Amino acid sequence: MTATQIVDLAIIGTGSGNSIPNERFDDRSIAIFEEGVYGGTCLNVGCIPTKMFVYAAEVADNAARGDRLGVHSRVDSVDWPAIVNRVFGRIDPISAGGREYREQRCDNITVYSTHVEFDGRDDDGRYRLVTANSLVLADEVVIAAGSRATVPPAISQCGAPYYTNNDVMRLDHVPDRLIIVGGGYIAAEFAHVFGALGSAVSVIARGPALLRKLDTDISTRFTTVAAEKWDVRLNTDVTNVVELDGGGVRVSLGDGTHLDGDALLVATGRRPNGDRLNLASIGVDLDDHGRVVCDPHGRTAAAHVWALGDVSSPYQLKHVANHEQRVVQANLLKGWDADDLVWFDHRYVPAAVFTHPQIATVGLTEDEARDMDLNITVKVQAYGDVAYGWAMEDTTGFCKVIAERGTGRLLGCHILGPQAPTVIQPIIQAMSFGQTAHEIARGQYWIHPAMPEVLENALLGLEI
Ligand SMILES: Cc1cc2nc3c(=O)[nH]c(=O)nc-3n(C[C@H](O)[C@H](O)[C@H](O)COP(=O)(O)OP(=O)(O)OC[C@H]3O[C@@H](n4cnc5c(N)ncnc54)[C@H](O)[C@@H]3O)c2cc1C
Ligand SMILES: NC(=O)c1ccc[n+]([C@@H]2O[C@H](COP(=O)([O-])OP(=O)(O)OC[C@H]3O[C@@H](n4cnc5c(N)ncnc54)[C@H](O)[C@@H]3O)[C@@H](O)[C@H]2O)c1
Repeated sequence: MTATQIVDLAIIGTGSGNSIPNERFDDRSIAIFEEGVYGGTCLNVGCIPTKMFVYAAEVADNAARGDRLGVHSRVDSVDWPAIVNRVFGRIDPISAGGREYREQRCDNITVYSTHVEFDGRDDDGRYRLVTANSLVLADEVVIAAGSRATVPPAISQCGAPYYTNNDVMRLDHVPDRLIIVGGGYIAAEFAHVFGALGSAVSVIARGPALLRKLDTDISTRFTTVAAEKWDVRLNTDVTNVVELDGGGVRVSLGDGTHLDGDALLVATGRRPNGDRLNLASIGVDLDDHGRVVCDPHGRTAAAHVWALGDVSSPYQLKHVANHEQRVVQANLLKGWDADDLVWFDHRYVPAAVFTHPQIATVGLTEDEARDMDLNITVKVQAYGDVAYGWAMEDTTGFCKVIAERGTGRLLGCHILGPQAPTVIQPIIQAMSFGQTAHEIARGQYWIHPAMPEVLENALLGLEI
């Protein structure tokens, strides 16, 4: 195959990878490869649409729970097609516009809307990138190919229908009974969405709790709250799925029971896409988790091949992919061998689960801190014991702060409750800039009676 194009830079994937070319790259010829929908996971099938559904679910949930405050409201009906249209009627044009911008208005960029793989290097050392009908030669490559949903063989091999995050948000109606397999982020968020919008939700988790990667107190509390509104099956696995006559599925479980549902959502983790790039042909390895191996500057073992985001990062989070994109972008401009390359900063990576109650986390869990033999002090502060949480009659929310005794160094913070992802931000900031628990507790005002007082009180409760 003769080369259809020779470029300075090739970018595989249009999630965070699409943000690399800006005016500083105008003098470079660039090829962008995208086999799926332009804009990647977050925009099209991840963070953004899910949070738009979550917001609708919050509105419905608040309406359904007004009685305890003396507001006798209820959800009359849920117009699911209108919700879907609102979400994708806003998102799809952004995706299309992003692609159109790169295709039509960036003279130095060519978009290849197709799968691409490496095919070694040519005699001049350029990387050979092959698609079904083109060969592109590139001096430099950024692998930003993301990850994809994994489906356990016990489900995929049954031939029964199932959904993933790719298609569950485009269902044509809210299923009366939704079965979700998995006990992680995606399961927790979609259980909230569909539960609040009318489905009877069952969650099947193979472990003894939901959201087990989080601090044990958060995971335990969340599992308790979840079990009060959803049918939560723990310590069990799916052994078989059959499609029922007349629609729906029967899911058989390892504990000998079965569940019937109108739809099945699989949310059992995501696998990096590096295994579909023929990376062996350029001498780049995948680690035991299937991630592309790269150094803290984003450099892989193949000179001038960089990696970022879900394909290589231990954090499958958009704010991390975006941060890594900015680092790789800066380093591309500096040059592969520059002595002032910038670094990925993975010191304090926060995360949030937009379920109900909301959850946010940063730093070490209490178990991790104890396993490290750190001399720690821990304070758990209930939302209901500070003014705004009390006003809301919150009974489940809490904030846990972990710090080092003696120094007051902040080690971790874990919050379950209303607006947790917003409430936690001062701790992320303090940890990132090296401020101690006492400094941030007493070195600033905390607006009274606002929700962040739960943090202030937790900090003041630490026995430094
Ligand atoms: C349901 C869901 C909800 C989420 N919610 C959040 C959230 O609230 N907050 C958060 O921080 N994170 C969230 N995430 C995670 C977040 O979406 C990802 O971490 C982020 O999008 C990864 O960005 P990326 O650029 O690395 O990869 P992606 O955005 O996945 O982009 C990679 C692109 O590469 C393309 N591609 C792959 N291989 C090839 C190939 N060989 N040839 C051509 N193209 C290829 C893919 O089609 C894809 O478009 C969520 C994820 C999911 C699934
Ligand atoms: N709010 C957010 O930031 C957000 C939201 C959604 C997704 N994400 C990202 O996407 C990633 C993927 O989400 P996820 O929920 O699919 O993964 P996850 O890692 O959060 O949870 C996967 C769940 O599936 C279970 N599981 C794995 N293999 C299984 C199997 N063979 N059979 C049964 N259960 C199995 C695990 O025990 C776990 O409970 C998350 O880790 C997160 O990084 C982030």
